Order: sequence, then structure tokens, then C-alpha cells
Amino acid sequence: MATVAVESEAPPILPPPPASPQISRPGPSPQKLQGYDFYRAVLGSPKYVVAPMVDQSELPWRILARRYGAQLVYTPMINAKMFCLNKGKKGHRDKYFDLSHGEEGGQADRPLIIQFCANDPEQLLESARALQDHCDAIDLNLGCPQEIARSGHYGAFLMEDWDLIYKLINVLHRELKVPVTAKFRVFPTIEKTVEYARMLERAGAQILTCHGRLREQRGQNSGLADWVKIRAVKEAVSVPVFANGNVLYHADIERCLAETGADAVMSAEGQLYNPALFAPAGTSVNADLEPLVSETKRTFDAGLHLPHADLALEYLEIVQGLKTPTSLSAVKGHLFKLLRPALARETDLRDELSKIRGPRSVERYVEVVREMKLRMDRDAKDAEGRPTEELIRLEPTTGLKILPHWLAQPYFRIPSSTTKNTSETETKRCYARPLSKAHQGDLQFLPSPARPA
Ligand SMILES: Cc1cc2nc3c(=O)[nH]c(=O)nc-3n(C[C@H](O)[C@H](O)[C@H](O)COP(=O)(O)O)c2cc1C
Repeated sequence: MATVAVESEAPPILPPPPASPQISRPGPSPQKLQGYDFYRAVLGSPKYVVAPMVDQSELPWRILARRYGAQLVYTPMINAKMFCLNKGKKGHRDKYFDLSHGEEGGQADRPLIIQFCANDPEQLLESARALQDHCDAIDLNLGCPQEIARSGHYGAFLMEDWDLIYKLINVLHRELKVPVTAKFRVFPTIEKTVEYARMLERAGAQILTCHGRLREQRGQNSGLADWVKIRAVKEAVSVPVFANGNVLYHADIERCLAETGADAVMSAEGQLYNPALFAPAGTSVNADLEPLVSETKRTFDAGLHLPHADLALEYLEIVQGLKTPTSLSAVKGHLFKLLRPALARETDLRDELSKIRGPRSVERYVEVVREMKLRMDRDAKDAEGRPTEELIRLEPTTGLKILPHWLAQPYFRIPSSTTKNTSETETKRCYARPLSKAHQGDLQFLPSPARPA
């Protein structure tokens, strides 16, 4: 373990909180596995993890993600306060986690970590208890930097209140049947970040996910995730650490694991734009899909970049095959991200997708995506025989690859503050940040070749 000096302004190391009259504290169940025992025996030592994503890591996406190499998936964040407020209202909690249909958290949806945000230990415990039998662990969100988290006082806006964070984690550690984990952002200094991570471990967190960005790094100011800080956290704690941030392409995964020493890589946006992010090139993950388009056999990159329209149809088929309803905003968000490489060309289909509302929406999405598939298959066929290098464009500033427009691929752009005075490597990494608003369907488009008339 590395020894790191403690910053003077770091909050003091806290003793376990005194027992409250409402919550008994018998200590963690002796059967409950902890740390690496839990990571190995229960989770199966995952290296490829899909992040918690509001309205985007919903059940059908989790099923798709697992087909393409994800080894552990998190649910979207559930607000413990709202979950408690809906107690006793039949069916109301299903929009957070659908127990009525019994598919979420079932065998096809494991290993699974359910994430909550909270600022009240009792609300958190009550919510977590209600769902603990349907997951492998409960995660606490300490990283959300959005304004709604500031007003609701949760996520990254708890970062100054270590006493409260300790209580939130510790109550789950002592009371739940399953382990508690935590996902957090870094502080400006390594020392404070490390001290913070140690406090989370002491409170009882059995896995720490370190998102290497500061609370202020969001939207336009996302910039780089700091892998050096993740490495320092990994060296300072004895529980497994997941690294989060700066993973766009498959090749970034090994680089991230090597540079941070983390046990696993967690991806959010990279995986949304390419759900096969975790699968290496040439992997035969879906036998039905591969013969459909000859371009899937061509290797453009170390990773698997399948035709996005096929992936979108596969996702929609999962949505249609489930009894558990999927929110239309989630479906729309996925389609706009998946199909993005072609939407600037196929503007009529983009407009169609934007207009779809109301009943039969999913069927109408399927019709539009089928038309997209016809066009993409035709373009892929036209490109047959052309050398691979001819089909890849290099983004001029970063050198990052832009693959043919019919393939799923990451989305990136240059944050304005990083265009000057950065090393080439840094600039490349700065691109590793797709549009923050993209999941709402509010897409901006990089210039891409127009469809020839
Ligand atoms: C659409 C979307 C929804 C997100 N929702 C959550 C969430 O519910 N809980 C959470 O801890 N982080 C959430 N995040 C943050 C991601 O989990 C992740 O920490 C962040 O995007 C950095 O990872 P990336 O560089 O792989 O995108 C969300 C991110 C996106 C893009």
C-alpha cells in the first residue's frame, strides 16, 4: 500500500457513528462475503462493467450489454427518498425497479448492482432492504454533479459531509444481507481523494468505483478523467476498485487497467454508443448477426464495431419481448446514440425518429430502424473490396478514428478549454467525452459526409 500525506483540510477520520434509536446495529451478517471474496465468488471477478445510467442502464439495455461482453451491470440511480414516498402505492415503485413482472434482478439480469442516491440513512436502508433480494450489492451514488443533485443534496454534493456519507454506507454495511459499494468522484488533490476513499472503505464499502473527474467537470467542462488519482486510490485501499472515465475504444480498456491498476473498467457513454465496447474484434458474440453484413468481418479496430442498425433492432426486439415496460425516453435515447454515425446523413430518418410519440411507438421505431438498416447494408455493400484504410477517417486534431458511418462507434468532440497548451496524448484523451446531452436525444452533429444525391 502506498503511503500518502494527509491534507490538513481533510475532514477528520470518523469513528463509527453511535447507534440510533431507530436502527439496530447487530453488525454485518457473518455469511456476507466482503471485498475480494465477494468480488470473486459472487460477482465472478468482472473486468467489464456497465455504469449506472439514469434512463439508460434499464433492463433491456442490460440484457443487450451482457450479450456483448459486459460482466457486471448497474441499474440506473434510484432516489431513495422518492422510493420511500411511493411505498404502499401499488405499482408506483415499478418505474424505479419493476418487481411486478419479476424480470428485473432475475437470473438473466445478474450479476447486478442496484444504485441509490440518498441523504437519509433510514430512507436508504428501507429502500435498499426492499430490493436487496433482487441484486448482488447496493451502490451509493456519491458522484452525480447535476443541479438536481445539488438541490436534492445527494450525489457529489455530499462530498463535504463525510459524517453523513459514513452513516449512509455503514448502515447498509451493518444491516443488509448483501454488500454495499460506493461510486464517487475525485477531489482536486490526490491526498484528499485517497483519504476520502479510505473513509468509504472504513464505512463498509466493499467495492469502490472511482470516477476520475472532479465534481466541477461536467457538461462542457468534462475534460479528462485523472487516472493517476484512480491509481492512488487503488494502492491505498484493500477492497476492489473500478476505474471510470476516458474509455472510448476497446483498446482503452487494457490501457486503463494497466495505468490505474484497477480491478475493472466501468463505462457509461462509450458503452452506450458501442454496446459491444467490451468485446474484442473478431469475437463471435452473436451468431445470428454476423452473416447479415459482410462488413462485420472486417477489422477496423481492436474492438468490435457492429452495424448500428442491427444492434438497434436487436435492442428493440429485447424491449418488445419483455413484460417489463421500458420508458420511451430510454428507447429514444438509445436509438439516437446508437444510430448517431448515420443520422447526419439520413436526416429524414432522424426527423422521423424525433417525431415518434404515443401508442405503437416501439413498432414505429422498428420501422424506421429497418429502413436505416436497408440503407446501411447498401452502403456497406458498396464499400466491399475497398481497403480498410480508405474507409477510416482520422479526426484531424486528435487522430482518433472515425469509422464508416454504418458501424457503432464512440462519439467525441473537443472541449473548448483543452484545445490549447495540452500535450498530444492529453488532447486525445480530452476527446474521450461524448456529448453530455446526447442521451436526451438533443444531438449535435460533427460534420460528416452528406449522402450523395
Ligand atoms: C446517460 C447517463 C446517465 C447517467 N446516470 C448515472 C447514474 O444514474 N448514476 C451514476 O452514478 N452515474 C451516472 N452517470 C455517470 C456515469 O455513470 C459515469 O460515471 C460517467 O458518465 C463517466 O463515465 P464515462 O466516461 O464512461 O461516460 C450517467 C452518465 C450518463 C451518460
